[in-house]
Amino acid sequence: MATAAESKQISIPNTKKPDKEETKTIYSIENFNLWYGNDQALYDVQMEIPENKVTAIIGPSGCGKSTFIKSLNRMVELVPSVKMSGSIKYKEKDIFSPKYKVEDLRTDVGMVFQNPNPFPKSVYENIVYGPKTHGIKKKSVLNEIVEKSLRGAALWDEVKDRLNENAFGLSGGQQQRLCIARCLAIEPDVILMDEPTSALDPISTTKIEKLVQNLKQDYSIIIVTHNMQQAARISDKTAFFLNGEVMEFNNTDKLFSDPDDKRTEDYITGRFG
Ligand SMILES: Nc1ncnc2c1ncn2[C@@H]1O[C@H](COP(=O)(O)OP(=O)(O)OP(=O)(O)O)[C@@H](O)[C@H]1O
Repeated sequence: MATAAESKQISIPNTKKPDKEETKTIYSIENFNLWYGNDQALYDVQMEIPENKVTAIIGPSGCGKSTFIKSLNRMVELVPSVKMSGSIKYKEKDIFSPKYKVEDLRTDVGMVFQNPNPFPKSVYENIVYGPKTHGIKKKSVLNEIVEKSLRGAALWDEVKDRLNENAFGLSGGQQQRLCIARCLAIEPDVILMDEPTSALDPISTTKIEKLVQNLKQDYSIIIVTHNMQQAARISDKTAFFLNGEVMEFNNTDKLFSDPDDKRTEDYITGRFG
């Protein structure tokens, strides 16, 4: 019988290096449940998310992917009816503890959204906005941050002569990399990405995918994607969500070639979703 990957022809690149040392955990999630009003959206989520790796979250529409990722930086609480139970620890700190201020959590954990959302300001001002709110005023330091962040987001060469132009003049793919640069400027440890390429053309998508793979040397990346090929190409670990539950959380190679759960196999081979 053909394996799941063969029947769907999901190609699994064989370029991932074996782990040299034991991987550390960046997020430890235990029995996490979430409700919008009376409707439960997440059920008993248990996951240990590794540091300096790319973790992909896949699953059909409405299965709780965005809700989960937005729980990790407590953005989900912007919805007033949200209730939660269970535990989420970031580097062993309880993210819901009053001792861990939500602003500090969001400095440690940056986020990039589905649609590029630069501020209606210059490229330069987009990058320095976060550092300035953290009290950095010296022009030479801000200049350094701008160059470093734009280089980190593989955008410097394209915009170094356009730093004072409005960010809305950039292409969609450039705007998304600007949003990644804006996120890097506050020096997070984790970058959450909620379908960052779904509004982009294939060339821009490839650039962001390459960027994600480079960024994992310095950051832990958690990415929601509808695109299973993308998850297979760029992630080390993949979580398959279904109806608010984690059906399978596994090494990406394993999940796409020899899944442990029949429902994962059905999903990745296109039998539903
Ligand atoms: N603000 C909200 N208020 C009430 N219910 C919500 C809200 N946001 C999401 N939900 C519900 O929570 C469930 C999970 O939604 P969520 O957006 O997390 O899924 P998803 O897997 O990210 O979906 P998609 O792939 O379509 O973006 C759905 O039933 C959705 O209707």
